Amino acid sequence: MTIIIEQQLHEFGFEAEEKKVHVDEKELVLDGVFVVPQNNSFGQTFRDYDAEGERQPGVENFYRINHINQSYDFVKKMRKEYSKLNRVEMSIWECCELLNDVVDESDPDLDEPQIEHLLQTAEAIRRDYPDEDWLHLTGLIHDLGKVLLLPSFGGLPQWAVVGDTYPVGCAFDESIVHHKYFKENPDYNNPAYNTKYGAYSEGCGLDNVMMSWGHDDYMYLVAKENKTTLPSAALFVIRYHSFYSLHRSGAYKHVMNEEDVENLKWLQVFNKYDLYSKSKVRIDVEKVKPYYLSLIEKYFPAKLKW
Ligand SMILES: O[C@H]1[C@H](O)[C@@H](O)[C@H](O)[C@@H](O)[C@H]1O
Ligand SMILES: [Fe+2]
Ligand SMILES: [Fe+2]
Repeated sequence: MTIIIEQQLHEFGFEAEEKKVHVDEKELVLDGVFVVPQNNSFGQTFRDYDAEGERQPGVENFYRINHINQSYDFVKKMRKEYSKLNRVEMSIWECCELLNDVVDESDPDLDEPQIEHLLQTAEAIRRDYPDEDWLHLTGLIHDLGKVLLLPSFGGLPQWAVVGDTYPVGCAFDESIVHHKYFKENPDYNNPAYNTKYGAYSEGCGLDNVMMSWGHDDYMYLVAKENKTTLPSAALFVIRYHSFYSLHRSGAYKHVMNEEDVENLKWLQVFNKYDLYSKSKVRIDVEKVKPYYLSLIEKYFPAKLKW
């Protein structure tokens, strides 16, 4: 069993580092070609926000500060500011390289530099969906918005960049990670924003709903404003990939429209790779780089405004 997995990983550019990809058959759920592991690299189940371990206190503290500060007014201000795209000019690949210096404090499953995660996601999708090149590129770029943490992009704090996202302007759903900390959010007691619909209406479409500010909405803005030719499903995946209360728990369906329902199917496919490809297995960057450069050229201008 282990041998087959190592061969597959190798064929697709994964460098099977010593015994790090050595997985016990009993720990595996086989799902299509992609092997969905049951445990993260810390030996815990994925997205277990209460499991005791070295990352738990930091992650919980991250969500406390995030939930207190992500208010309707804050998000409005950030969207306006970052829609200007007046900070940096660079290519998609240059941006990928910047993620070498970024570690995500909200993530209980990963403490590697983010570039590893981008390539692991993209390559895992490529193996199972060889013909959907747009989805490979979506995997590569979905977390690029994390550059907001870097000084030239405003050096935002972690709580304004990473972590799960959720709508602001209506009641915070109970399925959101560490929901209890919303009690200190200024919108929590505001009757304009604390009901089921709040500022929105039934079936108004997610495009009309403001999401907590972070790397997802920022990268969506960057891709759209720089006139990517990626399909609308790709933009949807980028924009809502951290919206776990929707794509995992099924909350907020009442504000979705028909197009959202269609696009959600691709987001659910994508999420499997985004979440479960997180591991200590390294990708050989130089080996896969020409392929991704060709996709970038197909779907993006050479330089983008950020
Ligand atoms: O990239 C982020 C990050 O890894 C977070 O920990 C997770 O909560 C988000 O949903 C995800 O998009
Ligand atoms: Fe993300
Ligand atoms: Fe990701």
